[in-house]
Amino acid sequence: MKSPSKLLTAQILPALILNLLSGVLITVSYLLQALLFTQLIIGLNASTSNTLMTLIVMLTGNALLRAVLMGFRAMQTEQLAANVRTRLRLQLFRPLLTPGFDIMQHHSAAKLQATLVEGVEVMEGFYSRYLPALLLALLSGAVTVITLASFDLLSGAILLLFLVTCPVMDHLFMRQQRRHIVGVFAAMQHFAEDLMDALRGMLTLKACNAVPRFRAKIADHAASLRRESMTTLRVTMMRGGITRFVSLFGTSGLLIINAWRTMQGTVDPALLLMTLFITWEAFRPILQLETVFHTLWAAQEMRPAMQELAASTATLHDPDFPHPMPAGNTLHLEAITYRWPGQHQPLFNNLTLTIAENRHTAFIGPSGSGKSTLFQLITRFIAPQSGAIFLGDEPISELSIAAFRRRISWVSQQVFLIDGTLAENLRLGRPDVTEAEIWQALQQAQLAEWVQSLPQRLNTLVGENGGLLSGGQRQRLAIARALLKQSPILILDEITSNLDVVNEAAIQRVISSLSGHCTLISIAHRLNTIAQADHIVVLQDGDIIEQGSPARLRFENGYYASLLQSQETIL
Ligand SMILES: Nc1ncnc2c1ncn2[C@@H]1O[C@H](COP(=O)(O)OP(=O)(O)OP(=O)(O)O)[C@@H](O)[C@H]1O
Repeated sequence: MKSPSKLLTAQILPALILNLLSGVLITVSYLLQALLFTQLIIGLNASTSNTLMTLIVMLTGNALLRAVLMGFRAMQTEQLAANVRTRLRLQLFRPLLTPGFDIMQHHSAAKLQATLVEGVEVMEGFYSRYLPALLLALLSGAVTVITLASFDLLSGAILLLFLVTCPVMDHLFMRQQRRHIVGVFAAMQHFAEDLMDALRGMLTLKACNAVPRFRAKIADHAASLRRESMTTLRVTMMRGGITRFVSLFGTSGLLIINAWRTMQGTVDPALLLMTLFITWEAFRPILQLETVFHTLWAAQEMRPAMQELAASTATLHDPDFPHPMPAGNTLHLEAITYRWPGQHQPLFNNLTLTIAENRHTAFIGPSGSGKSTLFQLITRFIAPQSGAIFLGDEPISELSIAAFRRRISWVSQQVFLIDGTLAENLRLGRPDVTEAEIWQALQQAQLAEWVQSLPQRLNTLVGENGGLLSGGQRQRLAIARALLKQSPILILDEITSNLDVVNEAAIQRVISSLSGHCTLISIAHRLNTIAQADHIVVLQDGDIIEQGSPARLRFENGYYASLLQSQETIL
């Protein structure tokens, strides 16, 4: 398989060649201008006015043509940049968007954001500005040296010597300085990560009185970023200075040599003029390259994170030939073994369990007993190391991941809401739902009366992640959204644990109304929400230690009975 950067280079190669070609034509136009100027100045006294006029017309035409070429190249560079951006984003987002890919297992949110936003910007600069500028500097330099050498071999050789001195001096300087400038990107990342953490957790930081400590930490990172940036700026400016010095020294050195040779009468005065006009042209692309050199450093720093992300693959894959979706909605786990990466012992060892269709199955158990892991297995975010999970009579590993997930709706304790209106949030799972269906779902979720009372009704904005709603409203909105998806299996993951008694009672009514209409699977720490469940499964350290109807378990003297008793005592 080709590496992402090779793939990208191959994809943009035609545009890159066109960009380079227009750059070389601009150089050729400058060289032609130098020749025409030389002819014009030499011929000022000797040539006829017709010849002079022809030269002036040619000079003007050449300048106009160059202006068109420059305009075209500027436009084409922008197109190349847009092309690079689009292709890079496609490469980076493709693994993220596959159903079997769990990105958060691999990347922190801040690093991911830096890679996707700054990384793409940096690579765009590298491919659309630095790479063409580097190739152009090489090609233009060669064309200019060859042109001058065709008039005078010695002048061509001296120019080549100065041109080669530029990268050699640069390399020697950077060997000394490189270690001073590697810290800027790491400093930028630390600063961004801390800032993002602080913004996300501002309320918690305030509540814990931790703002001054966090502010000091961010200030430290900001100071280190400023130090690193200043060092990088100093090195960059010194680099620029060295390149400029070599180019000026080269231009004036060659001029002095050829002026001396002209005075000695060993070369034609026209060569002196040619040297004057052409030599600077050889250094022009090198000086242009200098202005975009920082993108090379940035790209070198960013490349590992981008390659890691682009090369990430889904942890779960669709089967090559997915089986048709089965009719039934019973879930059966057969001899499941699952061990989390990095853990020595499997959490589940030979776990067998049936979740009956159109029944309410509730999971309880102490913290860390494996309830959430079990849900991740059922929803195919992770896969067991051995054993199989069946939907009806089909192993879910033989079904298309997307088709299987359409069968399931999931409401979790941490509801995710987009920063839009109530209607936009409700339509997330099925954009084509009618308004009548929305109101019906709101009715079922015990939310219709509240939405009716709002001035903007369904067009009410919910704020960033539902910040303008109460916890109970957010939770019921998520239930209404799940109901609109009309999936036959509904998973409720500790949805009442943060709610007050009134909201919990409202959600209990919602759950009761769903009973018998879908396969309902819930996790709960408080027993009120699952009192009406058809079947209760008690997990402990990954094992099922009890299961049965609530009526039976309450007399079994086990975990459920003791939990029931302790919660009744508290009430
Ligand atoms: N992503 C993960 N990587 C490694 N280990 C994990 C991961 N998620 C959970 N575990 C481990 O698996 C075990 C079961 O965790 P799980 O979250 O499934 O329990 P739980 O019963 O849902 O707990 P709680 O009621 O506190 O939410 C724990 O020991 C936990 O440390």
